[in-house]
Amino acid sequence: MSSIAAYYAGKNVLITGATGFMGKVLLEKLLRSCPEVKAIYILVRPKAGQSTQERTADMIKCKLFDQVGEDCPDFEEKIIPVSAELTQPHLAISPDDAKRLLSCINIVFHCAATVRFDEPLKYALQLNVMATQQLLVLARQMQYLEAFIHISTAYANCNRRYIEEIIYPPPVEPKKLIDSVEWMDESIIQEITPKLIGDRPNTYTYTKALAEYVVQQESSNMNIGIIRPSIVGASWQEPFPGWIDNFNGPSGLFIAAGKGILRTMRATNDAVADLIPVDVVVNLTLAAGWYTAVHRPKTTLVYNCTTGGINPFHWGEIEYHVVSSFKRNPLEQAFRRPNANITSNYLINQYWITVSHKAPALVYDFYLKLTGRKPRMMRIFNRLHKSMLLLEYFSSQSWEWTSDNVNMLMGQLSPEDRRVRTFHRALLS
Ligand SMILES: CCCCCCCCCCCCCCCC(=O)SCCNC(=O)CCNC(=O)[C@H](O)C(C)(C)COP(=O)(O)OP(=O)(O)OC[C@H]1O[C@@H](n2cnc3c(N)ncnc32)[C@H](O)[C@@H]1OP(=O)(O)O
Ligand SMILES: NC(=O)C1=CN([C@@H]2O[C@H](COP(=O)(O)OP(=O)(O)OC[C@H]3O[C@@H](n4cnc5c(N)ncnc54)[C@H](OP(=O)(O)O)[C@@H]3O)[C@@H](O)[C@H]2O)C=CC1
Repeated sequence: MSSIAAYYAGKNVLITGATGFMGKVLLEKLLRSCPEVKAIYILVRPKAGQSTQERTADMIKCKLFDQVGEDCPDFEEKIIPVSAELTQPHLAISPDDAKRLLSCINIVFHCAATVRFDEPLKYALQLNVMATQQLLVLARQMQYLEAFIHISTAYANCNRRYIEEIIYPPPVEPKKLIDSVEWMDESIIQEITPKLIGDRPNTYTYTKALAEYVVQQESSNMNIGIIRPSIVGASWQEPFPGWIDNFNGPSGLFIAAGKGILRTMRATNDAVADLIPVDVVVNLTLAAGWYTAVHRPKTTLVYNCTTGGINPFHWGEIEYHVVSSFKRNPLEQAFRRPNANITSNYLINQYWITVSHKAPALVYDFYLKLTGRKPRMMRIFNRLHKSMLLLEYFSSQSWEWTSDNVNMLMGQLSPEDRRVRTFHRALLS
């Protein structure tokens, strides 16, 4: 058994955000690669009329869990859903559940967050900062806690071009901001948000930066690790290639391009597209949990989980691969044949948006109306243009991240662990 799997044997793990894109992959990899893990507690909120238990039962039926179902048929018994709502006081965890968590949890992986770029600041603060504070309060009381791993983002400090594996001073003292928004009504907060976030593009990166600072300041004597993934894409190898379950980041735009909807996008051809497969991020996250608990670094280690400095890929190449992939494997019910082009020129982009997005949409909606059907293309394009505007910031420039801690962590792995938990070889090949 690899030393990392040996470490997780007999341990009780807590994961927040386990129903999310990364959380699911983390849960699955932990169950499959560390079969001796004792239990994995997952904080799941009731949602859309489904209870915590029902959501969990549904979740583990998805294809992602097929392999672990074959390898460890009793894996479901290790998953213990705990009802929680992270924006509520005490995370809306019942006293009994809290008592149970305090008495047994050894490692915490905090993945839960709102990743929306257009999230109102108050909600983003509640979920990305205040919920993290609440979780730290809980973690500090855990009698057998050995490591607390916080998932941040490589773009938390995207207002800097060169980003080191350190926690930068926050744009504002979190407590002051939280106290202020407490009494302000939404309209005032909305008005001052652009001034508050300053040279960051959205409330997401702003609150993730605040959360890192909170983790550092409120971790008291806990062993903490912070993971900063860049743009997390579909799985590279595990449990099978190509798994993804959302339209976030570039994924939705790739689909829109494959459907022949997206024909133009503002991006810089030679800007680095820092994409990283979700299984590579999860491998690094589990390794960091092991290292933090076993080696107990004196300071909080930050891991820039990025690829641009190791095996750079560019948006111009993305355009080529996305279009050629969908030409080889066409999507069903495509609006047109895929033919997306990226340009850094605003006017050229605006021209193509008019000619190859809006005009066809108007014509097609007119045809739908004539044939007694509900027009829908303009609405789809409006949603697409909103996504594109929010994502352009990330595709029109490059960043440089240091990776000394990631390299150090890789160096600490046994040969067996390097085989099982690829998070470097993949990037070097
Ligand atoms: C050649 C190509 C070049 C590409 C070049 C790309 C450059 C791309 C750089 C990215 C760089 C990220 C860098 C930070 C990476 C992190 O650190 S965080 C993780 C990433 N986070 C994100 O990507 C969040 C971005 N997304 C958002 O903020 C919101 O989705 C948006 C963009 C504001 C859109 O919000 P919205 O209009 O309210 O739409 P939303 O509620 O998201 O979805 C509504 C429905 O439309 C669907 N939908 C949403 N988006 C899409 C879509 N794009 N397509 C289809 N359906 C969609 C949803 O599934 C949903 O369906 P239902 O659930 O209603 O059935
Ligand atoms: N995807 C990416 O490209 C990147 C992601 N990250 C970070 O990784 C982490 C996970 O991201 P990702 O998996 O993409 O995000 P998802 O949006 O897929 O998942 C978010 C998770 O948080 C949970 N959550 C949201 N709100 C609440 C709430 N109020 N109470 C309880 N749980 C809640 C969601 O639960 P529910 O199912 O109930 O909604 C879900 O499990 C985040 O911290 C993000 O910042 C960092 C860099 C890149």
